[in-house]
Amino acid sequence: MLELNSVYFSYDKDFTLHDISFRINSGEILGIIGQSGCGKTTLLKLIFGKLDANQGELFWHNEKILGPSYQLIAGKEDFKYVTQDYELMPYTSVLENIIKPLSRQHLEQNISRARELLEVVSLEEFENTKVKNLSGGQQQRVALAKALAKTPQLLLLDEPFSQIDRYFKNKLRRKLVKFLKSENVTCVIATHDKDDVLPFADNLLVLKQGKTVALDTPLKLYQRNKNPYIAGLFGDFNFFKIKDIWPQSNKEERLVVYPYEIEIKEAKTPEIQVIEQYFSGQFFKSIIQWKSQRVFVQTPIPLTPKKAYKLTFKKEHLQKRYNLNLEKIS
Ligand SMILES: Nc1ncnc2c1ncn2[C@@H]1O[C@H](COP(=O)(O)OP(=O)(O)OP(=O)(O)O)[C@@H](O)[C@H]1O
Repeated sequence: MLELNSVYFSYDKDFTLHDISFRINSGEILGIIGQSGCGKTTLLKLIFGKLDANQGELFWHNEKILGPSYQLIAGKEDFKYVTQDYELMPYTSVLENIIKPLSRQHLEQNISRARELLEVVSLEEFENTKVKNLSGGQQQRVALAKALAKTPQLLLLDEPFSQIDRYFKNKLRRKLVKFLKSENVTCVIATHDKDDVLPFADNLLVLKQGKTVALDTPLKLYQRNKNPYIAGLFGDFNFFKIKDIWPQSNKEERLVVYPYEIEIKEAKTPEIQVIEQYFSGQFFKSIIQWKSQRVFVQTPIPLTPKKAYKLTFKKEHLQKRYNLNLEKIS
């Protein structure tokens, strides 16, 4: 189990991390998500023992994690930290890089382990290629495979899929998580990409300016969220007053409303005005003017200036999502 108790850290005078506490059980995946500069990498470095906490304590299976003031080599033997500079040997082959952390005995076993990992990161055909001849995304995948060669108990990943194209990204995420679960590896993933963690993390820690905004399951954070900062990490969203959605209510309280929770229907007289519209693959994304507000919506077909439209909310959906009691609203 990884446990942080009220950890504070500062590079200079101001705290970069304030009062961070959480626990992760063995084999669980924690996603750390937040805007650039919120302290994700700093938190990974503290967990790895590369930095000294100013206050608070960190434990791995009840043993204190010490920083550089107390030990020469960062981290514990069973920890692996994959940073954003992959730390590979450029002039040696992919296979040699992956087996480097393994003992020199049992060469055949090592090669078979490396091939198993090459399959996880979809680089089977590159085993004899020198690392310097790989693309940035391929090198990132080698770094992941190398970190897993000697199964770590705790794996720390910093933006692990940032260089990888969309085609491989989804496949890699799925294969990697399956592998981590099969080997019971505890994992902390720092990212600003919701798709790295929403489908896979057991819990998400949301950071803002070094402070914890939320710690919960991805489903609860997405569905029960009323915080616009969190919603912004998940994509475009709207922030309506309850009375805008249910005119019979006089509630000023605001709800996060995702574009898919709004419907645009044809009308006799126009109630909205299309300001901007983009094709985004599965649907068209638009910014519209509705009453005094700009609203993000998505539609399966483009909105045309010749037609009149109105906006309706998927009210039952919102009511259920927020556990709202309509009688109490009005
Ligand atoms: N070595 C350092 N010395 C001083 N300040 C630093 C140092 N490293 C990071 N910082 C500052 O600490 C804050 C947190 O940085 P950190 O790299 O942890 O954020 P992050 O959430 O990982 O950002 P990103 O998503 O852009 O990688 C930032 O304001 C950054 O400028």
